[in-house]
Amino acid sequence: SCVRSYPDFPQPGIIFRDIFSVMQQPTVFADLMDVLIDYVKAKHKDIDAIIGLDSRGFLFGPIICLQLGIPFVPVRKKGKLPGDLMSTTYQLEYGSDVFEVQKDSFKPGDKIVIIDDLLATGGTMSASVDLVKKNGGVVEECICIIEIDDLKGRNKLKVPFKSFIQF
Ligand SMILES: O=P(O)(O)OC[C@H]1O[C@H](OP(=O)(O)OP(=O)(O)O)[C@H](O)[C@@H]1O
Ligand SMILES: Nc1ncnc2[nH]cnc12
Repeated sequence: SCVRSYPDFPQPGIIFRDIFSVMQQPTVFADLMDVLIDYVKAKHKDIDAIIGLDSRGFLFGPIICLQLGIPFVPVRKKGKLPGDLMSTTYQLEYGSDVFEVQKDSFKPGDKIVIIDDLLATGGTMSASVDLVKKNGGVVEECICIIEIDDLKGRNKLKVPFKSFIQF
């Protein structure tokens, strides 16, 4: 009930679930972060890094990383990251884009949790899993706060997936 919904945004037929509305309710935001941190601490005692997806995965990943004392690694949309990169193209509920990660941001064999605010078609998350694997990482789990159930995005993922709110 704390997630505000916007019908027909950014195009007709999409109900946009706005995670920023949660962050504007400080006690709800604090409760959400406690839930996320407790979950990752309990389930992933020896992960090497958390990867956050551009852009709303950047809101939550770093806070969890600080609590666990592990690195935060960004996966970014094309043209934003410097250095040697791996890249992949992905489909969205409303378009397509290219994601990139810095090759030296984690080591081959590193255990990774990927976080984003929301899973819709699963295109973004499954492309990120492929990108991490292509760069030698081992994806332990993908985590989203919100899951749009009827799009069945989780079926695209070949790794464990956890969501906390379903629409
Ligand atoms: O499961 P999918 O159908 O791939 O959609 C989910 C993705 O869409 C949204 O990001 P968006 O691409 O709108 O980018 P933003 O976070 O930069 O706004 C959301 O934050 C997820 O990353
Ligand atoms: N329905 C939705 N609400 C918010 N972000 C999204 N990204 C893809 N689909 C979305």
